[in-house]
Amino acid sequence: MNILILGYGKMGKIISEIAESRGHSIAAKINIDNRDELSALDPAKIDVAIEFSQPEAAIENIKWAIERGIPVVSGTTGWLSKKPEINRLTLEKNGAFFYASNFSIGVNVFFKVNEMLAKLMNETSGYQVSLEEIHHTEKKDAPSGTAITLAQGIIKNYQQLKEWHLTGEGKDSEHSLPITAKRIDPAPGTHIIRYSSPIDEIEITHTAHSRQGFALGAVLVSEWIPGKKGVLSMDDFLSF
Ligand SMILES: NC(=O)C1=CN([C@@H]2O[C@H](COP(=O)(O)OP(=O)(O)OC[C@H]3O[C@@H](n4cnc5c(N)ncnc54)[C@H](OP(=O)(O)O)[C@@H]3O)[C@@H](O)[C@H]2O)C=CC1
Ligand SMILES: O=C(O)C1=N[C@H](C(=O)O)C[C@H](O)C1
Repeated sequence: MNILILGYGKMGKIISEIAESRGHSIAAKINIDNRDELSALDPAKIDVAIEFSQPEAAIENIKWAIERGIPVVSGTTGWLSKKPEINRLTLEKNGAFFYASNFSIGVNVFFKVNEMLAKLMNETSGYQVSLEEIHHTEKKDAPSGTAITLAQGIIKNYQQLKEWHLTGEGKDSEHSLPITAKRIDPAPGTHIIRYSSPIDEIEITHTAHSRQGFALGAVLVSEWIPGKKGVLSMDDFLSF
């Protein structure tokens, strides 16, 4: 496959290495300072664009590719309030757009475990639930996209909770799930869900040891997407 890399930072670099090691070629590696290279590309020769940039850049990058008929696999977090616009454009252009807040297969197993635990805890009482995420200090958004997905999984299954809030933002209420975001180098991404009572504590944790799992997941999805249409997610890709 011929892959366009939109956002050649920490993730873009590892994704390119993995893609090349699996026999793919890279059409271009685009960052903010070489975006003019896009105009020299022939969209018909690009099989997929992999987009890991930053919250303010994602929407422009994704639109550029969808408007040219290129399937997009995006992992950029922190821009999701604008995703409905991209969903509409994808359907209007009969294109393919795949988004995941986390491409690691392990995290996607963890998402399912989180939902199962929330369902079980919904049947009991006396526990306070909280979420903590730890990432490196270069991360631009808080809470992480993964923490938001986890929070949505809890809220959907745990009746007492109706929304989430970042701790320190003054929204404490028994109906709001507190998320603490810590920035500590070099953490690639740790997510902890805690149910605490005066008697005991139940805690589940996913710790990424590197960015390999995120990057490999994005390449695997990119190998799967050619020929697919519509707005896609990990639920379409995974068999569990
Ligand atoms: N879904 C998932 O599994 C994962 C998602 N992420 C998310 O992916 C995103 C990128 O993460 P990471 O690689 O660590 O971040 P980096 O900051 O290392 O890389 C982002 C890159 O995007 C470039 N960029 C900025 N503006 C544009 C633009 N307009 N067009 C193209 N490129 C641009 C930056 O260039 P410059 O440096 O020149 O500004 C930089 O090289 C983040 O939102 C992060 O949260 C990260 C890991 C896993
Ligand atoms: O910025 C990061 O590094 C990461 N971002 C994603 C997120 O916001 O959830 C995924 C992973 O946790 C690493």
